[in-house]
Parts: sequence; C-alpha cells; structure tokens
Amino acid sequence: IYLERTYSYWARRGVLYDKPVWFYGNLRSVGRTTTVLEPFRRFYEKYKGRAPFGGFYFALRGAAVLLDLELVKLVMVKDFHNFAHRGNYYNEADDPISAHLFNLDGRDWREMRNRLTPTFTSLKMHQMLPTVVEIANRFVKVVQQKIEPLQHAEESPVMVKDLLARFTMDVIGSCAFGLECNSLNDPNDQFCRLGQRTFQERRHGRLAFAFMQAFPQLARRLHFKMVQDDVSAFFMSVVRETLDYRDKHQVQRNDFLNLLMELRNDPNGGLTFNQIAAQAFVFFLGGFETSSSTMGFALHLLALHPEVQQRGREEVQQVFAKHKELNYEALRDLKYIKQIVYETLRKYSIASILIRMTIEDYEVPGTDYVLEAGTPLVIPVDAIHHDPDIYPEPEKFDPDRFTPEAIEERHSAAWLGFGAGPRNCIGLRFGEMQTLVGLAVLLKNFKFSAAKDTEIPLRINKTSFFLQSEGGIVLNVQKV
Ligand code: HEM
Repeated sequence: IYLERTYSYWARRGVLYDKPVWFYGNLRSVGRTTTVLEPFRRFYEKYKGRAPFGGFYFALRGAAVLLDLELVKLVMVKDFHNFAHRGNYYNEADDPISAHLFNLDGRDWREMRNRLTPTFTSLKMHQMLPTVVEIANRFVKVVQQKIEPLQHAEESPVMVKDLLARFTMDVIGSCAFGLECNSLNDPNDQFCRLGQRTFQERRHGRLAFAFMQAFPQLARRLHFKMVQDDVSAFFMSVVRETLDYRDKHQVQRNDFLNLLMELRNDPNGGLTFNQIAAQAFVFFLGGFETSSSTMGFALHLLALHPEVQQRGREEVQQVFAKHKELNYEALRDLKYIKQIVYETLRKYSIASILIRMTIEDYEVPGTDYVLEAGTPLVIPVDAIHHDPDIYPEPEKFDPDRFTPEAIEERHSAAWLGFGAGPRNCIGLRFGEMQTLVGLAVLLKNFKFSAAKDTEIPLRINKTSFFLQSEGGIVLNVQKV
C-alpha cells in the first residue's frame, strides 16, 4: 500500500510522469546501462513544451523535473528564498567533514555562504594567481618530460586527464591547504590518491544512499556517515597540523586556509575547527576534479577541431606578446579561450543536473500546479544545454555560441555550467582562473591531436554523479 501510494504521487496530481520501477524509481538504468545523462535528456525531450515540469521518482521520492526556462529562473533566482535547500544528507556529529557548504541547508548554509563569500573576491583571486601560474609552469615541464622520449616516434600519446588532475590537485592543495602536494612529480602522493578515491568510491550502496536522503533524521540517529573514514581522518589531520603549525610560527599565506583561519575570530560567532576542516575539504573537492575534467574535455574537443585550437593558440600568443606574463589583465584578454571553456561546459556539463528543494508549498505561476514543501526539483542542465531550440546543432562544438552578443540573445537560464542564483558555484572565479591558466600555458607550448587510442566519442563514466570520461582522455601531444 505504501509503495502504491508513493508511486501514484504524480498521477494523483495530474502531472505528466514516466512509470517508475518499484524501489528504484526512474533511475534504475543509471550506473548499469546508462549514465545519469540519458534519463533526463529523454524525459526533457519527451515532455518539454507540454508542461512547466514533469513528475519523476528518485528511488522512493517524487521529484519534479523543470522543463521551462522561466520556471528554472524563478526557482534558482527570483523566488530563491523558497528553494534555497539542496536536501543532501550530512551528519555533523558523526561525520563533521560532511557538513560543508555544498551540503548545508537553511540558516547554517546562509550563514556559512555569507562568511565564505569574501574568500572569493577578485582581489583574493588576484593574490592567488601567481601561485597558480607557478604551478602551471611546473606542469608544462612535466608534460615536456613526458613527451621527450616520444619525439621521434610515430605517435606521442599522453593520458592528459591524469596529468591535468595532478595539476589542479597541486593548485588546490596549495591554495586550499597551503601544502606542496607535489602530485605532478609524484602520482602516488597521498592527496592524489585520496582525492581521486573520494570521487570514485562511495561509502554506501544505492539503497543505503536513498535511505539517507529520504530519512535524514533517522539516518543521523543511526550514525550513518557519508565520507570514508580514512579520507576523513587524513583531511582532518592535514588541516589540524597546518593550523597548529601556522599558529605556532605566525605564518600568513595567500590561501583559502588563511582566510578560514581569520574567520575563527569573527565577533559574530567564529568558525570551529570542524567547520574549517569541512570547508577546506569542499574547496579541495570542488576545486580539483571539476576544473581538471573541464580542461580534459576542452583539450579533447580542441584535438578534434584543429581550427578552433589554432585560433585559441593565436589568442594566447597575442596575449603573451602584449602582457609578457599571465597576470589578471592578461586573463581578461583571453576572451576566446573563455568561450572555449563555456562551450566545453555546455557540451560536457560537469554537473549534469542540479537540485533544489521546495521549502514551502509553491503555486507555479500561470498554472494550477502546486509544488509541495519538501519536493526535490531537478534542473536538467545537460538536457537544456543540448536543446536544439536553444542551441541549434547541439552536438557541434562552436565556441562562437558564447560571444557576448550571442549570450545576450539567449534566456539567462540557458547556460548553467556553474549553476545560477545565490546558490551558484562559490568557486566560479577560481575555477575559471585555473582553467584559463592551464589551457593558456598548454596551448602556448603544445599541439593536441587525436591518437590511435583516443576515444571518439568519449565514453562517459556510468556511476559517477559528476561527469567524468570512462577511460581517461588520451591525446597526441607535440611541442609547438
Ligand atoms: C570549472 C570549475 C568548476 C565547475 C564547472 C563548478 C561547478 C559547480 C556547480 C554546477 C555547482 C552547483 C551550483 C548550483 O547548484 O547552482 C557548484 C557549487 C559549488 N562549487 Fe563549484 N565548480 C567549479 C569550481 C569550483 C572551485 C574551484 C571551488 C572551490 C574552490 C568550488 C566550490 C563549490 C562549492 C563550495 C559549491 C557549493 C555552493 C553552495 O552550495 O553555496 N567549485 N560548482
């Protein structure tokens, strides 16, 4: 009776929906035969234009998939106060590292977001840029060493995704934790291993995960945790040691940890050690995989589109000729490279769906529908990014879709690579900065082309929530 009632939720409300599979809802195929992209693309294509949203089931929970850009904008921006929650599970008492900005909701989220926002101003990015550039120059040397022995061979294939992950790992290790991770030179570095595990492994299976999301209070009482114990212990101890060292030796650095440490003494209630560790952890997670995947997908696309690659390289050469170095003004002049990044994030949206949750019942304007309090809402980013009515020939890679004039002509919710509204990506500026720096130094020094082992098209990992290529990204790399 319970299941019948659960799975008739949308039918009883007269909302369009797809028949769910008991216990699994509409996501049974994900991780087995499909990635997370396919069900939402199919759903969006099927129902778009017929209703502002459609009914969907995440395991045992009814969720609404938004199908109309105006409603997306209302939820993410205009009526955000009623949709500020993500509804992710976290357990501050037993698993303090899971209580970070991405997971927090309600007042805890708002207060933390307000406190952390000053960490990401242009000035702070300005101060961190030299560190990013220094690591990028080291990165170029590592790539050179990799291809030197291959220079007379017929091909010079390099697993670029792996190298990029090590580059962003070193950047974020330095900027978030103030540590020399050195994963560029030592791929077995502990940061590198544990960081990648956090993305590749889950502490729980699907049903336990669905249970924690559906019954968070009960799961907390049962001491369910999200993060693996060794990962949590490692990051907690790194933050503890670094804080102790800096306190003892009065060390000041231009990094996120320094800014978090300053928040300990906030007269309006300072951050505790656990809160600092959790935020450093989410900066680390948010900072390394997202940017390295973006760069990896961009290089793959550039290898398949040599004319776009050459145009990007010429811009980089002009910018270096004008500014002599990669300073903040130089980055601002990398306009075409930025268009490449945006078009890459359209084709390969790192977060293929975004989630918000209704706080109070919400009457959808212009309709009789009500989204009840506690309903998860899905913003199908990847499906929107591949809608041919918004982006003609959506499979085509064309960075000119992102000239200022072209952006102006589209709906403001048509591109959601970093999310939108008050709960968008807090690290947007940093992510853009390290991606631009990485791509600029690579295009300046190397040419990329498809190798025998390059996957065309790329296979996408079926189990990962964030978009990742299944077999890594292999490309031929030659010196310019
Ligand atoms: C190319 C790089 C990046 C991409 C594509 C990206 C993408 C995203 C997206 C799509 C969201 C969800 C936004 C929403 O729900 O509206 C998000 C949230 C977030 N990102 Fe990023 N991100 C990137 C880099 C970073 C970096 C460098 C950091 C930290 C240093 C970071 C930290 C976060 C955090 C903490 C949130 C949660 C914000 C909140 O809930 O208030 N991200 N990111």
